[in-house]
Amino acid sequence: MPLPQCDNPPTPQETAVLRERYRTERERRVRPDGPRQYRPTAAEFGYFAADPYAGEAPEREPLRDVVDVAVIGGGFGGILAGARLREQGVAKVRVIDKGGDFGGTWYWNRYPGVHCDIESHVYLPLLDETGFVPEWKYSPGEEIRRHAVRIAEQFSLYEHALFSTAVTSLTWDEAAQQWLVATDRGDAFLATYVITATGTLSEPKLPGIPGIEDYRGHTFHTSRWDYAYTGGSPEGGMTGLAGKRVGVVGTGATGVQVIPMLAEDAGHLYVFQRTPSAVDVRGQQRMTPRQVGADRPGWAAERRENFLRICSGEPADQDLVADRWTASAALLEKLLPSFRRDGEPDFETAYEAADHATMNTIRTRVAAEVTDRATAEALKPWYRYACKRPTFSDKYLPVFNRPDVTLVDTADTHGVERMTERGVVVGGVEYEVDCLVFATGFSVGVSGITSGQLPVTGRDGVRLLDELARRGPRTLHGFTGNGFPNLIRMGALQNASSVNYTHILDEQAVHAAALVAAAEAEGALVEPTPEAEDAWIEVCAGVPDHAWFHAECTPGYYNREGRGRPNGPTAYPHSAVAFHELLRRWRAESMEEALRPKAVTAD
Ligand SMILES: NC(=O)C1=CN([C@@H]2O[C@H](COP(=O)(O)OP(=O)(O)OC[C@H]3O[C@@H](n4cnc5c(N)ncnc54)[C@H](OP(=O)(O)O)[C@@H]3O)[C@@H](O)[C@H]2O)C=CC1
Repeated sequence: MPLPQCDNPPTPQETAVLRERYRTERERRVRPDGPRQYRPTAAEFGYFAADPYAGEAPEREPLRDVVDVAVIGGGFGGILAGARLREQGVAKVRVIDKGGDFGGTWYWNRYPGVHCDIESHVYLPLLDETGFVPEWKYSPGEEIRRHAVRIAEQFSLYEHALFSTAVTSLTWDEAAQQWLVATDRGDAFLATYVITATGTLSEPKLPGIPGIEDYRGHTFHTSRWDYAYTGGSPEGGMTGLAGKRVGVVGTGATGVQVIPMLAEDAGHLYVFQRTPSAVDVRGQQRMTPRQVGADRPGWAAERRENFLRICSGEPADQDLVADRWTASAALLEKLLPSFRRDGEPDFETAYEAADHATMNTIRTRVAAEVTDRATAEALKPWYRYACKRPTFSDKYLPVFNRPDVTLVDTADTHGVERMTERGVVVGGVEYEVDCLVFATGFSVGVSGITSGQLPVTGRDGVRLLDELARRGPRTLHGFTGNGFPNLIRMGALQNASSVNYTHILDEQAVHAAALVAAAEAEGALVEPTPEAEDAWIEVCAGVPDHAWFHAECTPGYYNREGRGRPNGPTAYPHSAVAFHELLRRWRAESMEEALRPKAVTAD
C-alpha cells in the first residue's frame, strides 16, 4: 500500500496496516530483561565514567563554612538558578558539580559533531541578558558550553563553586534551620537553602552485552570522548582513526550526530543498530542578528515563548523558528478540524493521523537518500513519532552510501549478541574492530535526591526516599515539600515539560529564586503545608492517561524499555505555557502558602 505524505493523512485501512507493522517491529526488540539489560557505569565500569576533560582534581581543604544557597548541579539548571538568585541579590551561592567546570551535559558531551538540534536562539538561555547572538541556527556543543561559562562569569558564580565534587548527603539541622551539605571531598558546610538541579540523563550506561569485559581493543562512551586516542576535536580531523576499523553501538540522537564524523575519519566504520532513529531534516544555516530580530530588546524571550507555544499546541500568531519541530506540531493543529467525534474535536485520532503522516515522510526520505534497498529498509523507523526522541540530520543517511561504512542490523538478536577479544558478534558473524564507541545513552533516575545516591534527611530525621516509598511523590508545583524546608527541586516531577528544556529550567530558576527572596524578606522557611501538597497532587492526578501510548511504543528509555510509564500524579497535566502562567499568578497572589515561620516544627 502506498504511504501517504504529510498533507495526505492515512486512511483508516492504512492506519490499521501501520499499527500492525509497529506492533511486529516492537516485538522484535522487546527484551524480557527490560531496563536490567543495561549496566550503569558507576560501579563495575567506573573507568568509562571518569572525567577525561578535568585532569587530576586539585587538592583542597574540606569546607566547613556557611552559604546562602547550595545549588547541586552545574548544568543549565544550576547555572540558571545561580543567575536568577544573583538577580534577586542573594550573595553567597555555591554551585557544586561532579564535572570540572560549568556546562552539565555540554561539559560531558564533546563528541565529534556534537550540536544542539533545537534552535540555538531559543535553546541558549539568557541571550537577552548576556547580549550573545549565536551565529548558527543549531549551535555546536562547544559554543553552548562556552555560553554556560559566560553566564557563570557574568553572574559571578565561580567565586564559591565546587567542581569535581559530588554531594553525598543533605541533612536538615533544625537548631541551625539550615541544611548540612556533605560531599565526597570531605566537605560539611551549612546552606540556608538547597536547590537541586541534577538533571536526568547524566550517568552514562553500557549494554550488558555478554563478553563486554573480554574486548581488548580501545573503547569508550560518547560522553567521555577519548581525543587522546582519536585525535582531532568536535569539528573532526580524527587522524588517530586513519586506517582503523571502528565500531559504534547505538543510533539515537548522539549516534546520528557522531556517525557521519566517524565515517569521515575511520578506515572502515561498522554501525551496530538495533532501532533506527527517525531522522528528520535539519536545515543548518547561518543566521544574522537581524534575521532573528536581535536588534530589539527582549527578542530572545519572545522567540522562545513562540517556540514553546507552537510545540505545546497553543495559539501563536506566527512561527518564528520555522523548523521541523514546529512543523510537526503545526501539522496536528492543521489536521485537528478534520477529525471530530460526537461533534467534538477528536484529538487522539488527529494525533495518530499527524503522527503517521510525519513518520511516512521520514521513511520516504530514507528511501530517497540511501541507494542500497536492503540498507534503506533497515534504516526505516517503524514506530510512532513520540515513542523515541526525534533526530535531525542532513548528513546521517547519505553516510550509508559510502563503501567504507557497513550497517549491521541487530534487531533480530535484540541488540549486539556478544563481544569477543577482537570485536562484536551479531547473527553469528564476528566483526573485528580496533576501537568500539558506545553511543548507548544514559541511565534515567540514578542520580539526584530520589535515587538513593544522594540521601536527604529532613525534619525529625524523616528520609525523603522513605516518604516517597510510603506516600508517593508529594510536592507543591514540583518544587517544595512538607518536612523538607528550604529544599527546592528543579526537574520534571509534578512540574511541566517541553522539548526546549532550557526554557523550562529558566522558568523553574525564576520561581526558585523568587521563593528564596520571599522567604528572606519574611524571615520565613520555604515549606508548603500538607494541604497545599494535597491540592497540587489533585491537579497532577488529572494527567491524561498516556499509559496505553507508551506501552505500545518500541522500547527505549522513554517507556522503561517497553514496560510503559508508571501512572500517577507525576506531571502537570496541561501545557508548559499554562503552567508558567499559573506560577506567575501564584507568585503574585499566594506565595505565602509556601512559607512558614521559622522555628515552628511540623507536628
Ligand atoms: N539536543 C540534542 O541535540 C541532543 C540531545 N540528546 C539527548 O540525549 C538523549 C540520549 O541520546 P543518546 O545518547 O543517543 O542515547 P539513547 O538512549 O537515545 O540511544 C542509545 C542507543 O544505543 C542503542 N543500544 C543500546 N543497547 C544496545 C545493544 N545492546 N545493542 C545495540 N544497540 C544498543 C539503542 O538502541 P534502541 O533504540 O534499540 O534501544 C539506541 O540506539 C536523547 O534522547 C536526547 O534527549 C542527545 C544528543 C543530541
